[in-house]
Amino acid sequence: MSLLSVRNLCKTYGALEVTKDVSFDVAPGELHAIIGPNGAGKTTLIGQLSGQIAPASGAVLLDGRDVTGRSMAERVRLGLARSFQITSILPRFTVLENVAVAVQARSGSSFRFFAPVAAEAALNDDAYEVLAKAGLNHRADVRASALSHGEHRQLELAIALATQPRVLLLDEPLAGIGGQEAGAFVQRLAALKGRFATVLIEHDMDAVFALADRISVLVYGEIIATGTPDEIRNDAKVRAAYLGDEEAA
Ligand SMILES: Nc1ncnc2c1ncn2[C@@H]1O[C@H](COP(=O)(O)OP(=O)(O)OP(=O)(O)O)[C@@H](O)[C@H]1O
Repeated sequence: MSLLSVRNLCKTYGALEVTKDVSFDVAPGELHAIIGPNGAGKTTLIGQLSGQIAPASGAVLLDGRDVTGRSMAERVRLGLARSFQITSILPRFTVLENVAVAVQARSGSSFRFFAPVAAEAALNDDAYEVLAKAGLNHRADVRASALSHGEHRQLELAIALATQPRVLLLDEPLAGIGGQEAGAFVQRLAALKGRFATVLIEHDMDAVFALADRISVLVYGEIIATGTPDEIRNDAKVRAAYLGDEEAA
């Protein structure tokens, strides 16, 4: 059974149909990429999955449960977390403190059963564990404002991981990261693959084809194909509408 089911999502802005009857499924542990030209509707689609944008019609099911009417915060609590473009990092706080805040938010009041010092130690242990997964544990005591752009992205990933997602929505994680930092980030995502399901929007096609189990291609708000990277690479419709141009470029 699929963990995330997207059913016939439609969204219009005036006369513009930004998502038209979009449906796809994501299995547990699957990394499902959504690709498409600029303005295809990818960001609007992920906004509908995260709860930031209400669809005109259609449904989002998480593990069979209809979450279409749920707020962003409720979806995060149910395990549907979005990273990037919305994360508010506290620049004067250290990297560890930023993650500890997210760990505490996830755990609700569970740490209040500890004495204050033990509670802080338990929080920090969890935060260190998350930072290690995001490859940022060596920067734990640095203020967030002192991080490089790539490290900032790693911290956003760590904050999303701290919510213990079952489905992680990644919106252009590589945007603005170059060269070596981008390569390291792709390796980090590859290492995390399988621990949760992921919906990835990304313009870097090398990263998408290296990471994705399946890819859906969105063109003018419609999914024109869904398949494995090989199927998508060899799909005549996809090449004509999109990939041919990208590769030629
Ligand atoms: N709030 C809005 N009001 C009106 N039109 C909007 C709004 N948000 C997005 N659009 C339009 O909807 C279309 C899809 O935008 P969206 O940002 O979802 O595409 P995208 O595939 O993410 O593009 P990109 O790859 O450039 O980020 C575009 O034509 C955009 O101008």
